[in-house]
Amino acid sequence: MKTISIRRPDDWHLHLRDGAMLSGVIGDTSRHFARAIIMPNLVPPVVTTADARAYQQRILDAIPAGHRFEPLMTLYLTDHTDPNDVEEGKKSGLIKAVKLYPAGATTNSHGGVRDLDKAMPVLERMAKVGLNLCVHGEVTTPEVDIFDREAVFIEEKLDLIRRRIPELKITMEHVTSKVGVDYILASDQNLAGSITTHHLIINRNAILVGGIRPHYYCLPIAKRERDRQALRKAATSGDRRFFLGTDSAPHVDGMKECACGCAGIYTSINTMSCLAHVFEEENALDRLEGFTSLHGPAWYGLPVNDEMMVLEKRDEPLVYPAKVETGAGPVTVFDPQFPLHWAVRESES
Ligand SMILES: NC(=O)N[C@@H](CC(=O)O)C(=O)O
Ligand SMILES: [Zn+2]
Ligand SMILES: [Zn+2]
Repeated sequence: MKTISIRRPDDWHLHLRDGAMLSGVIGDTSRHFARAIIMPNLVPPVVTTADARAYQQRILDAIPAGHRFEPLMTLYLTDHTDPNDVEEGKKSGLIKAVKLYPAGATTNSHGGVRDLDKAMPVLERMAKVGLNLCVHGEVTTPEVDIFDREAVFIEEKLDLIRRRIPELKITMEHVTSKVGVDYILASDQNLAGSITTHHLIINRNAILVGGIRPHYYCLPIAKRERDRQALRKAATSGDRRFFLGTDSAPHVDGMKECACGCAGIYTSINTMSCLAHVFEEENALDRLEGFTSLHGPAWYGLPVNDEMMVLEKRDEPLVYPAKVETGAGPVTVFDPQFPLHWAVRESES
């Protein structure tokens, strides 16, 4: 049987939610991933270091027995974020990044940043203390086409932040376009990009061809085939500026399968199998470890994991549930639309 052995992976962009949903989904991440950058877009959001400390405890309490998992906490940037609180959060070791959601850009982002000028003092302090900024890179202007929102954000906002504070380290999260990939490739320093599992697999046809398919709807929205190809190339290139952020974002089925469905795709449970499939297709299995386990820690200044993960290619396709039953309700699992033959070998411990 074909096998590969990699350092245990991390997920550099993850939504765990709270309460019954948190308890229902966390095991799917902690089974495979050692650490994850935890998104702060709860209701209400994780705004202060005290909020993050309380949320971290709720996550730790929800980890299934026998799993080893470290949540890496973030703060949700608002127009009123206090630079001193951010600095204290960083110095205490708790806060690993601050997240910028343009107000209204995505799920639970109405409290996000309206005026970049107001955020500047916080961003300057972050650069000073060496704290990374994670951005949801889409503008929200109604005139801008939803498929162009990432490109316009880069041109009008991201470039401006980078010119005003070149020392600030910025993660362009869930890059979805060739424009985004090229922008990262053209930058000489302090910019990296996370890439999701699903954007390596679907283009926008998955959402719209043959009927509207809400379980492929996420933000930033999947784009053209040429964008997917650019993302595949970047992810499998071995370039250290690109790493995995699954953006696994659970919503109960009732919130997706309705007249105004939520954005988000749930991939925690089958991400490693999907990625091994993609990397094998691209003749880049030897670069999977860099993407999932090495580039992210280097970017965030953290050690790589000591433990290893073995992936094995089985004759029989992997069996995984189509839905995860959580205390909050059922959550549909990402369907890559092809059988998965790569499986994570259960560790003996
Ligand atoms: N990616 C998504 O489509 N949804 C995320 C928010 C986000 O990451 O933009 C969510 O919280 O549901
Ligand atoms: Zn986002
Ligand atoms: Zn997200």
